[in-house]
Amino acid sequence: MAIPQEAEQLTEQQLEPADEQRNLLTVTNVERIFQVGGSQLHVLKGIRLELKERQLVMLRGRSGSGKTTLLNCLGGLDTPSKGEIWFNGLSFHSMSDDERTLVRRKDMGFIFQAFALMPLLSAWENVELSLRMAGKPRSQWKERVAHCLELVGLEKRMHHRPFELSGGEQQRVAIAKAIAHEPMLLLADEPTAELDSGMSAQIMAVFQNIIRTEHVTICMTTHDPTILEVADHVYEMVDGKFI
Ligand SMILES: Nc1ncnc2c1ncn2[C@@H]1O[C@H](COP(=O)(O)OP(=O)(O)OP(=O)(O)O)[C@@H](O)[C@H]1O
Repeated sequence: MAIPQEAEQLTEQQLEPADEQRNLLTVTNVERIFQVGGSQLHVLKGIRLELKERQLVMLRGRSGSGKTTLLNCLGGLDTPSKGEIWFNGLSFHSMSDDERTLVRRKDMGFIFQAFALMPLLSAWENVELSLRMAGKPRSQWKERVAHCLELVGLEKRMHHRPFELSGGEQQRVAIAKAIAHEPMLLLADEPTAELDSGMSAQIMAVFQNIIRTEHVTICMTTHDPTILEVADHVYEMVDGKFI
């Protein structure tokens, strides 16, 4: 697997300091209230967050603190009850469902805990399916699929099906699938939850690699304290707020 050299990272950071990176996503005063039976459950309580281009940002917090609810709002899978979400200069919070779906399909990629791969398709076919769904021209598929599988270090396992791959390898296929259509933002819900520490470290190295080479921004939730050090920023969530 291609793991970025520290020296190369340094050069890149020196050329483009973090404070010159554009804001890709800005969240202000977001609240999410669910109606449960006759009462209201206040899950997000005034969230403010910024994601700059090419950052790796982590949301950390106990189970039930609201991380997945926030990630769903960032990705337009859910809508805030109050507050604003600006994505790439667009007021994501005030779009119609159809408009949000279009933005999501084109500019966002998702990775979930359970790898969400099609079990009967090979790694290659799983990634190709993502390009087909995104409406990318067929003429681009071959090159892009090979490129994405190489990026995640799976060039030797392209024709294996999920059950023939380890958990870490399956998660790398899921990453290749999520970035195939060249999204600006990758949202990942506990992407290392099912993996041991060695495999988790490999996934974080893949994330750093794709930020550098594909210029994607990654926002992920985690419980795992051992991977926090690779984040550009960590938001700590307690009971629906950042502390
Ligand atoms: N659609 C919903 N309707 C009602 N309550 C919900 C809904 N979605 C989430 N909740 C509640 O919101 C709270 C926060 O859930 P959420 O899944 O965001 O937490 P989390 O921090 O991601 O937890 P975990 O780490 O266990 O995934 C929980 O109490 C949950 O039951």
